Amino acid sequence: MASSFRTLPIIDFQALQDEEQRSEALRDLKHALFSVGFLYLANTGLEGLIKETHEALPAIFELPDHVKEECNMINSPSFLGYTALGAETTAKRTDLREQFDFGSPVEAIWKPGDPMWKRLQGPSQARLHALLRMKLVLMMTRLVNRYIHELSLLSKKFLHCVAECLSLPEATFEQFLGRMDRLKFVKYPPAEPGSQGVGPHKDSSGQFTFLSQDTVGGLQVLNRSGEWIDAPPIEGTLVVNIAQGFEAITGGRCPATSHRVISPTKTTRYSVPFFLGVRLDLTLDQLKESAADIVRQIPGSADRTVPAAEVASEFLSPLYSCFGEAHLRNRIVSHPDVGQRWYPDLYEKYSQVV
Ligand SMILES: O=C(O)CCC(=O)C(=O)O
Ligand SMILES: [Fe+2]
Repeated sequence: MASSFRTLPIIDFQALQDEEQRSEALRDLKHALFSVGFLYLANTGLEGLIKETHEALPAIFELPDHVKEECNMINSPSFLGYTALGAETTAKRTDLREQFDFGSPVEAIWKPGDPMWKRLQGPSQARLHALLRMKLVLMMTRLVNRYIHELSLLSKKFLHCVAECLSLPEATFEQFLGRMDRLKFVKYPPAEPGSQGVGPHKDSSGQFTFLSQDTVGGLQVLNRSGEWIDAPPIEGTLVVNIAQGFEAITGGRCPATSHRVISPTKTTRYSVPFFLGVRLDLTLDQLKESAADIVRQIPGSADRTVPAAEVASEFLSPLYSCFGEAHLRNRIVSHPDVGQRWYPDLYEKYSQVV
C-alpha cells in the first residue's frame, strides 16, 4: 500500500450531529473506516462517566484475592467474571493483565439440547455484583450498568453515522446487533520493558469496540505497512475500532485492525473496553448475502471489493455454522481454563487446530 497511517484520526461526535459540520466529519469518518480501522471519538458527552469509572477502578482491583476468586470466570459458561493475571492467552502467549468481564443485563437462553454457542449469552455473575456492592457501596454496580447502558446508546448512534458516511440507510447495521454487549475492566501491572500486556489481536466479539484508556499509554495499532503505531491517550476521548464482526458485515471493505498493549514499566495502567455485540445466531449464508448487498451499495467500492470468501476473518469460515459458534471458539482459545471446564469436547477440538 502506497501510504499508511502514522496517527489515528480524531472524530468529533458532536460535529457528526451538527448540520454545518457533519458533511466534513462524515467524510473523515469514512476515511477512518476504510483506511485505518481505528479512531479517537471526542466530545461524546460521556466524559464525566468515564472519569468516574476510572476513579473507581483501583479499589475494585484491590479487592482481596480470595474475594476476586469467588467470582472467577471459571464459574461462568458465558465467559463473564474475574480473570487473574496470567490466565489469558493471546497469539499463543500469556497476557499480563487482570480483568473483570461484564455483560448487558440479560437472561441465559441455553437449554439442554441447544447448540453450545447459546451459552455465550447469560447474566454477569451475581456474586460479583453483590461483592462490588458490599465493598464499594452500591455505586459500583450502578456504575457498571450505567456504563453499559450509556455506551450502548452511544454506539448505536455511532452506527447510524457509520451507515450514513457509507451512504447507506441509517438503520443498515441494526439488523446485526446482538442482545448482549460486553464490558471489561482491565488492569495492566508494571512489568519488564516490552512485556505483553495483551498480544496482537483483532477484536472478535462484535461490530465495534469503544475503549477508554487512562493516561499511561501502551496501546499500539498495526498500520498497513506492518509498523506498530502508538495510540497515546487523549483525554476525554474513546478509542473506537472496527471489530471482526463489522469487517465481515462489510465484506472486508472496512477491515478490523490488529492492535496490542505493551505493559507499562512503572505505573499500573487501567482501561475499559466496551464491545458492541453481534447477533449470535447470524449464519454465514445470511452474512454473505447481506455483506454482498451492503458492499454493492457503498459508492466507489465496486472496484475495491474483496469477495467475502477472501476476507481473512474467522467469522467467514465455513468451519462455523454461525457467528456465535465462531465467537465461542475464540473465547475458548483465549480463556482455556474456562473452555476446559464448560466445553471439554470443543476445547479438545479447538486446541488441536493450530
Ligand atoms: O487495554 C487496551 O488498551 C486494549 C484492550 C484490548 O485490545 C482488548 O481487550 O481487546
Ligand atoms: Fe482489542
